[in-house]
Order: sequence, then C-alpha cells, then structure tokens
Amino acid sequence: MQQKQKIIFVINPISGDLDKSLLEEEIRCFADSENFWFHIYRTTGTNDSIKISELIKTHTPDIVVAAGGDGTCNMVGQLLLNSSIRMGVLPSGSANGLAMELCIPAPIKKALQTIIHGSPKPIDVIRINKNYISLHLSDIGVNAKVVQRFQKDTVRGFWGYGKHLIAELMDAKPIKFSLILDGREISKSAYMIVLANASQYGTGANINPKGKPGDGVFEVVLIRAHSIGHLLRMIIPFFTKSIDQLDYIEVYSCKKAILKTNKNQVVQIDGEVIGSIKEVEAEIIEKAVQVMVPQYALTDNT
Ligand SMILES: Nc1ncnc2c1ncn2[C@@H]1O[C@H](COP(=O)(O)OP(=O)(O)OP(=O)(O)O)[C@@H](O)[C@H]1O
Repeated sequence: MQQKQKIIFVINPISGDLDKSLLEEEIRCFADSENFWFHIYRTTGTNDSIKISELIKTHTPDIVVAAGGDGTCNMVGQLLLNSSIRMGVLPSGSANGLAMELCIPAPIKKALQTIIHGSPKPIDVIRINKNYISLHLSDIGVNAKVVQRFQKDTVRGFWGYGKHLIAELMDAKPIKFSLILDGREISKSAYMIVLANASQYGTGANINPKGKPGDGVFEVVLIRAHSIGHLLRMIIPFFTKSIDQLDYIEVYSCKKAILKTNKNQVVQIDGEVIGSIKEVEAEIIEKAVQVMVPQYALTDNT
C-alpha cells in the first residue's frame, strides 16, 4: 500500500494581519479529501527554527509548507537547504514576493492544490554573511531603511509602506562602497544596492527584469540616482519591467559579491532587517531548495 504523504504546515499567525483559522480549516478539509498526514506548527517569533527542525527530524515529512509572508518562507527555506524535502507556500503575508515570483496562486484552495499536485522547482538561494540566506530580494540603503521603519509601525499595507518610503526618499544619501564581483573590483556610490535572486518585490515593483530564481546566478542592482527626481522617475519603469534601461541603474550578474562600505548600513533580507553592517558577502547556492509550483510555472531557465 502506498504511504500517505506527510506534510508539516508552518503557520505564521500574525503575518499579513490575517486571521489564519479559515486557512487551518481548509487544510483539515483538504487533508481529508486528499488523504495526507499533516501537522500544524504555529510560529511564535521565538526559536521557531529550532522547534521546526525538531519536528522535521521526528516526522520526516515529504513537504514543509510556509504559510506566511517572505520572512516565513525564508525561515522554512533555510531549514530545507540542500534537502530532498520539498517546500510548499501558502501565501498569507503582507509581502508574498517569492510566491508571486514562482506563480504560486494566492487563493488558499489553489495554493493547496499546487502543494499536492504541482511540481518541484529547484531554486537557488543567496548565502549572505555565512548565517543568512535570501530566497528572494535583499538590499542595503533606501528600501532597507523603509522596511526597518515599517516593522516598527502599527500601520501596515501599501499606505504604511508608502509614507515611510517618502520620508526615506527625502532623507536619502548615497552610500560609498567597494564591490568585488566574481573577483572584479569596482568602487561606486549608490542610494541602494540590491542582491536579487528574483525579479520583483511583493508590491509588484520589478527591480531586476532579468532575475530568475533558478538560473545559477544572482544580480547586484545598483541604483545610482543623482537626485530625488531620478528616484521618482523610477516608479513607472518599476511596473513596466524596464528599470534596467535607465542610465543610472547598473545590473551585474554574478555568483559571488563582496561589498564593503565605510559606514554601517541597514540590511534587509527577504523583508526582515538583520541589522546595520559594513560588509556583506553574498554567494549563490545553486538549486538549493525544491519549491512546489504549478506545472505551468515550470520552465527550464526561470
Ligand atoms: N507569533 C508571532 N508573534 C510575533 N511575531 C511573529 C510570530 N510568528 C512569526 N513572527 C515574526 O513574523 C516575521 C515574518 O513575517 P512574514 O514575513 O512571514 O509575514 P509578513 O506579513 O510579510 O510580515 P510583516 O508583518 O513583517 O510584513 C518574523 O519576523 C517572525 O519573527
């Protein structure tokens, strides 16, 4: 007799300010109809990685599902690094950038169908400063500071983000840095430096039109605007996937990047601020996590 699939659902109860009771109910119904074993773990924000890794050891699941935003995906992805256990995503955060990138549908039923009946897609991750990974987009400069302000605020959503973005743009100063890209050194200054395994933020803003999470490289995107006017002129190209056409945007594909700045800079990884640091070392780990995606989202070079 064929063994039942075993799935651990990691649910972030606070992500996206959404009540997750309906989500849990849908999981129970779906498990009945599809006949799989499941366990639900609700994150607390403290020592979740340790507790989930114990659950993985005890239950040896086939799939671990991240039900939350990009931060929850990042935590689950780190636990499944270079493992044959697949990762599922139930998009339910305030930012679901990775899910959008991988065409994982937002409605719960369709997302559950994808987890059970979709196909595993190997994606790269960027290892950052030994202890962190980025599945999606990480950055230094304006956006990281906006994320930092946003996390301390009680107002969420588009308007919460928008008001902090305007405040940061008004105060933005270029960062001076040296950058070694696959052994080649350049010295520059920029308002923002993005380490991009993917193409677009959860807002839909496309920062890296050539970004593909499974292509074996990541992009370093330098936003070298000279004025606030330049920064504002990026808004339309963000949504027409043409940001790389602007003459103050530079995009480099690489496997390894070492960035050194003269002052501490705020760094955010997949939507979570990790602190203020002067040195960032980033390296691609190819095909490190197998994520369940819809069949139609599987193409060779994405
Ligand atoms: N029960 C909890 N209480 C408070 N924080 C939690 C809890 N569970 C997880 N977290 C925190 O949630 C964050 C991850 O949230 P995630 O990115 O998945 O969703 P999000 O809605 O996009 O988040 P955010 O509200 O920060 O935008 C992590 O910082 C994690 O520590």
